Amino acid sequence: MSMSSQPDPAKLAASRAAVALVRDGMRLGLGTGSTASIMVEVLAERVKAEGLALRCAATSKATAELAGRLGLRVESLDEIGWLDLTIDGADEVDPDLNLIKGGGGAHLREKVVAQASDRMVVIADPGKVVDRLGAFHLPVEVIPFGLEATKVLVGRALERLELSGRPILLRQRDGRPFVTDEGNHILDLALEAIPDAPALARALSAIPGVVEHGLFLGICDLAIIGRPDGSVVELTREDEGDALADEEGALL
Ligand SMILES: O=C[C@H](O)[C@H](O)[C@H](O)COP(=O)(O)O
Repeated sequence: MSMSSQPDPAKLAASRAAVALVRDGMRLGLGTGSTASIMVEVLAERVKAEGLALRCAATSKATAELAGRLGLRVESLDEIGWLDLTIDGADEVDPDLNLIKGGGGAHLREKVVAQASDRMVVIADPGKVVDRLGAFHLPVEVIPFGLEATKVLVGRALERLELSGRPILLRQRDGRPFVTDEGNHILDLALEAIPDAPALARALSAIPGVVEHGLFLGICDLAIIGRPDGSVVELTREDEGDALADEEGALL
């Protein structure tokens, strides 16, 4: 494999298994992050080796740049219209394949792309698999206008859900507020655990300054968890509970 640095073997295993799902002629959504970047490299190699004709929509400027540089045909989501398959990473995956995403600040475009796909496949290493979402800070993309008021409203929403006092952190990069591809900021919610993810998702979506939160509920169809030895475990929503029980010792 001609990657610049040695890729994480678990992420590479998950990437290879996901890229094996790609068929000639597919319209693909490409995720963002370190795992998705490995997947893009694996995909580009397969496209080159097999001469596949694919149309790809990227979930971030960074992924568009990488995919284009590797020779993949990248178009806007509007040009392609609808996607057959999106492959993306995640920050947390729970037993119902609900996710936290947005550690890289790309969850808004990622959610738009995933929802515009017939199928969303998540690729991850075993460290991303959790019993319950929330240890990873939940990213919430907010518009710059009225940021302080939005923070107050987010705090009130957390209070109503008995999550009061949890830190609400404005994400920083190089000493300034982080700016997303859509020109917004990110609030990271240090929740520790999320007792009722659908209620939290509804409450956050009801705040006008919130553009999108990083909870992906009922969106992911398949999670491919790579292991450091190069093997993978595939988890689907229907059988995920059993698969986790069977594999628990080896997976976590
Ligand atoms: O905003 C970033 C995305 O949601 C990523 O897919 C997620 O943070 C996982 O990234 P990584 O594969 O680097 O852990």
